Amino acid sequence: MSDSESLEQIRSRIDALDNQIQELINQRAAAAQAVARIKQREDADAFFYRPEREAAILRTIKQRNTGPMGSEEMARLFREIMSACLALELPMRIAFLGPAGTFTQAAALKHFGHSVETVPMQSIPDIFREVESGNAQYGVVPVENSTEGVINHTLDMFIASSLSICGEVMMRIHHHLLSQESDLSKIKRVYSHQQSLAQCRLWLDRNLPHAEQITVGSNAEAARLVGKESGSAAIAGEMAAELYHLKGLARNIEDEPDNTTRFLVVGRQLASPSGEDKTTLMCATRNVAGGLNALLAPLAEHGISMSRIESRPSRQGNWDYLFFIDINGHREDENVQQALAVLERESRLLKVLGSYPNAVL
Ligand SMILES: O=C(O)C(=O)C[C@]1(C(=O)O)C=C[C@@H](O)C=C1
Repeated sequence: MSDSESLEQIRSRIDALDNQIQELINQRAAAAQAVARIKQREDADAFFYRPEREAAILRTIKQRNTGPMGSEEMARLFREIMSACLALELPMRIAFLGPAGTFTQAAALKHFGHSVETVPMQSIPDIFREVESGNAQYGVVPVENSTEGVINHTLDMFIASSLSICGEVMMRIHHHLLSQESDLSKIKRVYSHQQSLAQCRLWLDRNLPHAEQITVGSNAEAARLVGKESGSAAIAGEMAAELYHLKGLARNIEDEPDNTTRFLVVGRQLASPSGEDKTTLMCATRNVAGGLNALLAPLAEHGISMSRIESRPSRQGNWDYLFFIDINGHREDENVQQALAVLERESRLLKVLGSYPNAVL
C-alpha cells in the first residue's frame, strides 16, 4: 500500500480482496456443511448449534484482532458469517418476546446473527412452550435489568420447565421517545412497557410531567399504538422506530447511562465447556438465615465465585425460599462438581438450570 496509488488502483485491489474473501467464505461454508454431515452420522438428533464453539471462535477473533477494524466490529462480522454457515446446516427458529421490534428480538439477532428466523411470542410462558414443543429450537427471554432488577416472570418459569440455559446476551438498552408529532408540547400520553417507563422515570418527570403514562405489554406494542394515534409518544428502541415509521423526539432518555439488560437463551441442549462459562443454579431452603449459609459455604470452600443471587418466595408450599445463583465455572469443572455434590445434600432442592459461555458480543 502506498499514497501514490490512484483511486482506480486501490479499487481494483479491493475487488481482488473481495474475490478472495468470497472464495474463503464459501470454503468456510463448505467446511460447516462437512461438520453437519459428521454430526448427523454420529447422532440423528444431534444439535447443530454449538454455543461453546461459537463463543470460543468469537473470543479468539477479538483477541487476535490487530485493526484498523475494531475488535467488536470484527466479531460482529464473524457472528454473521457463522450465522449463515449454521443456516446451511439447519435453518433455525428462535422464539422471542414479541411483537416485532422488541429489545428481545434485537438480543436474539445479536446472539444468533441475522440468518435465523425470529418468531414473536405473546408471553414468556409461550416462549418456553414453543421451545419445549420443538416448534422453535431456542428461545430468548429477558432476565434482569441494571436499573430495574430481576424479571421475576422469567425466573419463575424455570421452576417447572425442563429447558436449560445455553447462553446469555448482554444488551445496552437505549430508549427513545418516538412519535408522529415533532413537538414535545403536543405529547399528552406516553405508552411503554412498565420496565421502560421505570427506566426513564427521571426524564419523564423533568420533561413530560403532565403526560399520562400508560403501561402496555411491550415497547414495540407501544410504538405500534402510537403509529395510529396523534398526541401520543412511545418509549422504545431503534428497531421499533424503524418498523413503525416514528420520529425520534428525544434520544437516549434512559436515566442510567449504562442501562443494560441481560437475556437468557433457553433450549433443550446442555452446552459443553467453552473455557469461560457461568452456571445458574436454583436451590431451595426452609430456614433462610442458616439455610443460605449452607448453600454459600460449599461454593467458597471450592473457590467458586458467585456473580449473582436472587431470592424468590417459592409459592409451592414445600419450601419457603428459592434462590437463583449464578456462579463462575461449568458444571463439568471438577470444583463445581464437588461443590454441587455438597449442595445437593444441604439444600431441599437443587436444579442446575444450565452452564453456558459468558456473553462475548
Ligand atoms: O463447529 C461446528 O460444530 C459447526 O457446526 C460450525 C460452526 C461454524 O460456523 O464455525 C457453525 C455452527 C455452530 O454453532 C458452531 C460452529
